[in-house]
Amino acid sequence: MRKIHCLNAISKHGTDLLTADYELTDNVKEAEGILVRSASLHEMEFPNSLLAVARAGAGVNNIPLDACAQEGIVVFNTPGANANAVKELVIGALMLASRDILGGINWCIDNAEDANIAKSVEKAKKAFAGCEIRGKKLGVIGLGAIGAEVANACAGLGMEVYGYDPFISVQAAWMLSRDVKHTTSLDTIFQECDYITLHVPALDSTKGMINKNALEQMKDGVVVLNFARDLLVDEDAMAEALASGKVKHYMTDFPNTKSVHMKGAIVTPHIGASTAESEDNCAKMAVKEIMDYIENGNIRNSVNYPACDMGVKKTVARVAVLHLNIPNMIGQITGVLAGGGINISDMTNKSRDKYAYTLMDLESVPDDILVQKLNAIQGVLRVRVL
Ligand SMILES: NC(=O)c1ccc[n+]([C@@H]2O[C@H](COP(=O)([O-])OP(=O)(O)OC[C@H]3O[C@@H](n4cnc5c(N)ncnc54)[C@H](O)[C@@H]3O)[C@@H](O)[C@H]2O)c1
Ligand SMILES: O=C(O)CC[C@@H](O)C(=O)O
Repeated sequence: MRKIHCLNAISKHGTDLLTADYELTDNVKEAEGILVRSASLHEMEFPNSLLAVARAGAGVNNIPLDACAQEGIVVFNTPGANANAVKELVIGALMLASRDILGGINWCIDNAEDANIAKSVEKAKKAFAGCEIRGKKLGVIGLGAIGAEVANACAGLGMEVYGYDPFISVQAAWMLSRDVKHTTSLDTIFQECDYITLHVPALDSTKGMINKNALEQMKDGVVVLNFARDLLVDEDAMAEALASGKVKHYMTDFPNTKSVHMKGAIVTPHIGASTAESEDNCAKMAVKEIMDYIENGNIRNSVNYPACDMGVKKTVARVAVLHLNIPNMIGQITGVLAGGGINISDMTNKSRDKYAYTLMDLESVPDDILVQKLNAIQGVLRVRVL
């Protein structure tokens, strides 16, 4: 029986897809697969049994990707599966930042016992007047699954949308509305936009991208929306910019000891992906990815190994070798199998940065000695016979 450990609550719509060969276990030490949302794996000691981690979500900064790759553990995420949920919350945040909806609601609560509320509201309401987003300039930083949806939706709401993403994928570029203006300059976004929304991953290259210098370039009264990760914003600089009125509102989905005390910050409790639909989508995609990898060795949507798909295993044996991307690996791997008199009927080799993957369909099953020889090749990180 194959064991899967859930580090967070994972939607039953996903775990129900696990076939009779699988069971959920509370004991991570015996797990072949881990399903996780935002729990951190940075301090975890990985058991030898662990083949794959699937993040039911987009951001993978809670997982040590390189350490996993070194141990032959493939990490997956679920691109796009929660994009609509985040887009809808960003639109809600644009409204909250532009109209004093929260102040107005609180006024109604505070005045609930006023018998004349129906009259007094007409005087009081001017305190909660706001502005419209139509015609305002929105800068979208990062045009992946979420950024592209936000950009398109806001263009549809009549905003003048500028998009910045030097690494945009062809697929994401196809998704973009022709109304979204492409800019290659982050400074243009900072200097021109009334609203700026972040949709990039937390990487060394993106951490602190909204810093003092960026904030100083922005228009007075700008609104910054952060539904990506708190690390993208220098929050000391943001607190100062809010206090001075440079930034009107900082809309963030990441409560921390700084953001929750900032005057003018409107903080939500990391609920960007918290809809039933998104949780189901992410869980279903994560479970399918992990099962396809465990059973067939196929890698789809990995963030630390290359994509590789040889379909459903049909031969008597399929061997999967995770290894370093260095010279002469294919020669050595196929040499070991040839030395054992085994014919390879089909094979694929793919690489991604430091790591590579060789998947082979064989006409006979390699014995333990051959598997040991494969494992002994310098640069081989894990061998599996499926
Ligand atoms: N609040 C939430 O609950 C929630 C939910 C989902 C995702 N997220 C966060 O949002 C991020 C984006 O999610 P996604 O699904 O759109 O991911 P994605 O991978 O589809 O898109 C990310 C985009 O950022 C771009 N990018 C990378 N570095 C950049 C840079 N320096 N400048 C501009 N663009 C850059 C990439 O080219 C890519 O197009 C995730 O990494 C995650 O941290 C948060
Ligand atoms: O799992 C969640 O609730 C958060 C997911 C989100 O942060 C992501 O990066 O996909």
